[in-house]
Amino acid sequence: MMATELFAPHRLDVLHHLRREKVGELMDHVARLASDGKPVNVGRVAFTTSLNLLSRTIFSHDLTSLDDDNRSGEFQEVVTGIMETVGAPNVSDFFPVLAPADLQGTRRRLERLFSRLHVVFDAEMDERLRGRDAGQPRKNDFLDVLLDVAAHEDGKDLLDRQTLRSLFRDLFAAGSDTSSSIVEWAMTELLQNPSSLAKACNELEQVIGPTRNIEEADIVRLPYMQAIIKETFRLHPPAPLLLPRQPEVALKIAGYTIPKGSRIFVNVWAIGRDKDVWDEPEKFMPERFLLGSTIDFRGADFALLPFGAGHRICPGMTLATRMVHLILASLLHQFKWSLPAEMERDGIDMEDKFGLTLTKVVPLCILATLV
Ligand code: HEM
Repeated sequence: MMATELFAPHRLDVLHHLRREKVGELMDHVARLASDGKPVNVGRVAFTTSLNLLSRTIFSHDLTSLDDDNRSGEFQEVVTGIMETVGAPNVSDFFPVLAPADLQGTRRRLERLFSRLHVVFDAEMDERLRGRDAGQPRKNDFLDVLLDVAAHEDGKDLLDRQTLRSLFRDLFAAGSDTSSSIVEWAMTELLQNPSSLAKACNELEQVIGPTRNIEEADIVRLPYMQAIIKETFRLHPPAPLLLPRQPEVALKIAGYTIPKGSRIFVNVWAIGRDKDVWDEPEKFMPERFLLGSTIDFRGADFALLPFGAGHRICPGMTLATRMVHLILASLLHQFKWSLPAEMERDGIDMEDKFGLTLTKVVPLCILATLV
């Protein structure tokens, strides 16, 4: 259902006006901050834009607004809290017998975080069901599709309230924090690497020009921008260990025996920094993806796997890549960016925080000026 109703290319094409609208709102918001001389929290505004884009597709309206920093901050806190808690090493994974004791309080913390999101999702579902009873017109969004299935006799058990809550939770958690983190890291690397920033801006000037806004269809004509995103995925993969795997039977792969039930993590963060795979791996160098390189991040090249690969590759990959290219390219096309004085003096903090997703410890707050 996710593949046909939410992420299929024809469905994404139909909804491209939503993404254009959300990115337009983001540009207006940044323009207001720029004229007030206030810094832009790049990760926060990209998070709010990604979150609202998802909520428009699923519930037909925004869950928060760029101007309501408190509510956006609360959502971001819950989502990053979930990712950190799920991704933290847990003693129960190594000694399953201890799991019921929940020694680190992981289960209790997750339950608290989940329940904050469930309140929001329950309100959406209840309001829609009340609207249906009152004969209101359909919205034909993802929620309508799911409620249709749930209303059928054979769908009742398949999509009960708890399953719907988990589905929405997975979509919002998997889709918002990951996309905003890549925009924030790309901007961070560009401000650290002025020659790459200049090349990106030149490309935008030549391909798009000064008078019109960027459209998704332009992305194929922006090879340097695409190389920047790939290079950011290599150095800062939003899901550094992908999702854990657990084989149901013992396996032998490349001479290694993997016992049944063992937890397997694929460390794409380490693959991205492996000097046997990459020249000067610590260096931000988008050029490595130009000049005849065919390396892509869609799962065929094991050197670059930010979305996983194969059967369980991220179902939101196409949406995510359209979104992050459009957001980053628009931010660079419409504004000039600079560091606040103290960051100029002390340098940008590059520390990252390891959870299920990799986030920046100190948010990137920088100054925009209209081009
Ligand atoms: C830059 C952005 C994103 C990155 C790097 C990313 C990465 C990943 C990765 C690595 C996985 C696990 C794949 C595996 O099992 O090996 C995953 C799963 C998933 N992603 Fe994404 N993702 C991104 C954006 C999105 C978006 C926008 C959505 C849509 C809302 C989404 C929805 C999902 C879902 C639902 C799963 C779970 C699939 C399953 O259970 O098999 N992701 N993602």
